[in-house]
Amino acid sequence: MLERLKSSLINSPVIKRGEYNYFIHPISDGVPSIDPRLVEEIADFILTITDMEEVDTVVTIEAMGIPVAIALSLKTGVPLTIIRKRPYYLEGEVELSQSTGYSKGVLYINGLKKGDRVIIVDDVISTGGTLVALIKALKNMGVEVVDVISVIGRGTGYLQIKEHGVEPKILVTIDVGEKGVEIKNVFGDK
Ligand SMILES: O=P(O)(O)OC[C@H]1O[C@H](OP(=O)(O)OP(=O)(O)O)[C@H](O)[C@@H]1O
Ligand SMILES: Nc1nc2[nH]cnc2c(=O)[nH]1
Repeated sequence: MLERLKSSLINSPVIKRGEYNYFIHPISDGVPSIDPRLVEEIADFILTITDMEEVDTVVTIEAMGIPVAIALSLKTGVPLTIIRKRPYYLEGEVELSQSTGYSKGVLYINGLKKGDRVIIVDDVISTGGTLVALIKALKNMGVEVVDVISVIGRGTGYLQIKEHGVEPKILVTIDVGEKGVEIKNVFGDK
């Protein structure tokens, strides 16, 4: 299960971003290049763990949630909304602050309204800062978050998300040290 994802993670280089050990992987960085069979493996797996008939929109965050979210949208016909890092000044645009282990910024939600049922798909949960801020903003808007799915999880940030009433589904959980990436858990194992 998820063999391409696991083997590609084990082979990920790790660099320093300040004090943060940052792994580099096709799904979370788009480099060196994205094998479509890897994206398909991930999308097919996600479709076995969530019910897309329940949702109106797939929500993802610029930039690296987009490849997997597009694959899910193509496979199901469910439209996609991308949370952007720049404003569009459209009516109803909602702004939120994002904070990760190595960056801070502002995100902008467009195209969602009260009563919408969504799944959130992202490439990585690390500190959980991004997803917690997004889930809070969506709840304030009256948008129902049916599922939160992250391809990769590292650290304990996912616990913060649980505190907001949503149990994130993380496909592969990893540890990242200076020397490399180690697989800790695969969704559904144990
Ligand atoms: O759990 P957190 O600590 O919040 O980190 C996770 C976030 O970090 C990455 O986004 P990033 O802002 O680096 O943008 P990118 O997708 O453009 O690489 C990733 O796509 C998540 O959205
Ligand atoms: N590529 C990549 N994306 C991240 N998002 C949060 N942490 C990381 C990381 O270590 N690597």
